[in-house]
Formats: sequence, C-alpha cells, structure tokens
Amino acid sequence: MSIKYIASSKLPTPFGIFTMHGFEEESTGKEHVALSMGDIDSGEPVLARAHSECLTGDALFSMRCDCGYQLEEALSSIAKNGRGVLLYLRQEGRGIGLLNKIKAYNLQDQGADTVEANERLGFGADMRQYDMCQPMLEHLGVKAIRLMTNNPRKVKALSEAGVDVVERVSIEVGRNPHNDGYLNTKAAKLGHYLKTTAKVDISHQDDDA
Ligand SMILES: Nc1nc2c(ncn2[C@@H]2O[C@H](COP(=O)(O)OP(=O)(O)OP(=O)(O)O)[C@@H](O)[C@H]2O)c(=O)[nH]1
Ligand SMILES: [Zn+2]
Repeated sequence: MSIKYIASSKLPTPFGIFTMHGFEEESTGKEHVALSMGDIDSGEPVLARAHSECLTGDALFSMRCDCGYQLEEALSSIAKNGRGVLLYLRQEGRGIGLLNKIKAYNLQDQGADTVEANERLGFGADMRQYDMCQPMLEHLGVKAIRLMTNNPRKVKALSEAGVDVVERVSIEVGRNPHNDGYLNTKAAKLGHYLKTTAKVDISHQDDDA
C-alpha cells in the first residue's frame, strides 16, 4: 500500500506528551495517525498498538465494547514504558463504517451477536486490512514491535504485511455488564485470547420447586 507522510506535531495527553504523525493512503485518501513517544528508531523492539477506530468507544464513552478502555491502557502503558507507538487506524466498525456499525448495533439490540449482525448486513465478521501499518512503522524507523492485542488475526495480518512482531502483549481491560457478551463472542467466534465469563442458565432452576 502506498502511504504518504504528511506532518508531525506535539500531542499533549493526560498520559504524557506524544508526537503525532499524520499519514494519507494515496489510493483512498484515508487519513491515519501514529502517536509516538521516546526513542523508537534504535532497532530495539517497540511497545506498539494498532488500534482500529471506534468513535463510539474511543470518543463517546461507549461501554458496548472494550475499545475506549484499550486505547487508554495502550497510551498509559506506552507512557509508563517511556517509549512506544500507537497506530490509530481509520477503519471504523471493523471496516464496515460508522453508519453500518450503528445498523449492526441495532441488530444486536434485537439479540444478534456482533458476528451475526455483520453477516446479516452482508459483511464479513472482520473487513479490516493492516497494509498501512508496515509503511507507517517504516517511516518512523520502527524495526520490530511488541504488539498489545488479544487478537490473533491482527498478529498474523501484521506479520504477513511485513511487520516484525516479536511478542504479543495482552491488553485485557474494561469488561463490564454491557460488553460481557461482546467479549465472550470475540473469544468464541473470532478467536481472541480473552478470559470468558461462564454463563449459568438459572431461568428454569425453580421450575420443579
Ligand atoms: N462491526 C462491528 N464493529 C465493532 C463492534 N464493536 C466494536 N467494533 C469495531 O471493532 C474494532 C475494534 O478494533 P480493535 O480495538 O483493534 O480490537 P480487536 O481487533 O478486537 O483486537 P484487540 O487488539 O485485541 O483489541 C473497531 O473498529 C470498532 O469500531 C461491533 O459490534 N460491530
Ligand atoms: Zn469499540
């Protein structure tokens, strides 16, 4: 994929001062951002996250998913570590876009799980691509990463795209009653490395009492 580097600036956050780098996909015009901190071009593996956009979780405090919590955890871990990079990838709703994600949420409100909802709308469960990551990391001088993710497909896709992922670092945060089922579905159907919460069906417990 052809990616054009556009500009960099400071980005002060509650976690520390990052440098923000803006990139543009030449074929689609999609804009992606990298936030970096510390020395990331020394060749030493860099703590990294490739975070796909989730407007609802990242900006609107949604508790339906774990995205906002993971974004915060990733930035906080990078700051504590003193060096690292977060790629903020503009592929909302696992690549189906915001408005389709709202349609998918509507189906989930009626009982579908996150995978079934995508499929009912005619999409695959996960439509994302990670081809932009390698050129973004190369521009930043990053040679190898320790990737914060629970998603085995992400590790595989990044490796296949030419990124040297030397380690997977677990990032399991933010489980709550609103995203419990969503996280269990991610583990069961998408293969995420997440502890699942056991569901005990108590609906018939008193039937013979
Ligand atoms: N279609 C759809 N997309 C969702 C739903 N919930 C969250 N998303 C999107 O899923 C993506 C989550 O991306 P990541 O944070 O990279 O998470 P991940 O691939 O599950 O893997 P991790 O690295 O373990 O977090 C974002 O693009 C969200 O907008 C949903 O119910 N339906
Ligand atoms: Zn989300």
